[in-house]
Amino acid sequence: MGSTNVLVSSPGKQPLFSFGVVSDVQHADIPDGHSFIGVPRYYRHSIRVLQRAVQKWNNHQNLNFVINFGDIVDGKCPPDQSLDAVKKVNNEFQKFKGPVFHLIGNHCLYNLPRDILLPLLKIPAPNGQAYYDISPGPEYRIVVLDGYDISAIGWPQVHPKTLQALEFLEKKNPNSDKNSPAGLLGLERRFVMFNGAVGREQLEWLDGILQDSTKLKQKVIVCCHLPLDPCASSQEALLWNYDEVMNVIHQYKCVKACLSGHDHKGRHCIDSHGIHHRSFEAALECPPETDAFGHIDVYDNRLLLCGTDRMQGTEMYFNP
Ligand SMILES: Nc1ccn([C@@H]2O[C@H](COP(=O)(O)O)[C@@H](O)[C@H]2O)c(=O)n1
Ligand SMILES: O=P(O)(O)OC[C@H](O)CO
Repeated sequence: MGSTNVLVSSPGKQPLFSFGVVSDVQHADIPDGHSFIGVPRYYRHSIRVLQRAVQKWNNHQNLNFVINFGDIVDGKCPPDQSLDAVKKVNNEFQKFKGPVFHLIGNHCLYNLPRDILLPLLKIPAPNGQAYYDISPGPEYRIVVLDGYDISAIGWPQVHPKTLQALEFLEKKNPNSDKNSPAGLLGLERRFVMFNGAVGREQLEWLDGILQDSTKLKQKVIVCCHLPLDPCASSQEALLWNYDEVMNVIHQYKCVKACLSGHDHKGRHCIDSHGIHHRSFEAALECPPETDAFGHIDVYDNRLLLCGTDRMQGTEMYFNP
């Protein structure tokens, strides 16, 4: 426990800024279990992973902020405990001595509707939408996408976005259980209810941000709970319209990396436009006394993910 996986150090060179990362804590006060495909899940222990993460981030002393990649509480949390569970996990995040930025995931939305969840996590959310950008300095911008913008979970049952998502799923997934990808082939397996899409308005907002960043010569890191490229994700975990989002991103040269959660396994790849995709290892899948969290040192020509224990270190070089 606690070993740091750093690949290459740059003696003497200070990062422009650094931030902590953790994903898929999916805490619940319930016995250990497993995913649908049998991967063990440690619901009680996962909050210990977060506690050790916060301790290590605080000891580091040079982390500017933390990004939580979503799913703080598991969908199996008993409904009458949801609010307290979210507050309990959020309380652990608040022990970090700096700002914490949250992304929402499907499991957050199984527990609480957006109108309760977003204010609790202090997500800047006009009209309940959870996309925003962070400016950590003049050279970089971090874009947080809301992958459940169009989704059958989290919005009120009769909300136009719920209806749009249900209609979409009805067309794309013939199974009566819309969480099941059974019979869907290849990348079509992403058309399940535990995923979602980035809506039209958000796509236009993203395009505007990337235009602006290009003008300002800023490099951009895109964060989304759902992975944006099949090379860093199982086919079942991808954003429904990852291709539309990447089409927008690929029109610009400013995006250097896309970071995500949801897939749980931990993967890294570089796409055809030289953009790094890194999906993070889940805290939930850490057997007792093991960890999965890290921090990213940001330089003008690379991101260096220093992972702890099960989170692999990753060096992401790019053309500045
Ligand atoms: N290959 C799969 C994966 C999932 N499902 C359905 O989704 C639900 C949630 O899955 P978890 O892995 O998060 O437990 C699960 O209960 C299934 O309904 C599936 O059908 N096939
Ligand atoms: O975190 P879950 O339970 O939504 O699982 C997501 C899986 O990685 C999708 O295959």
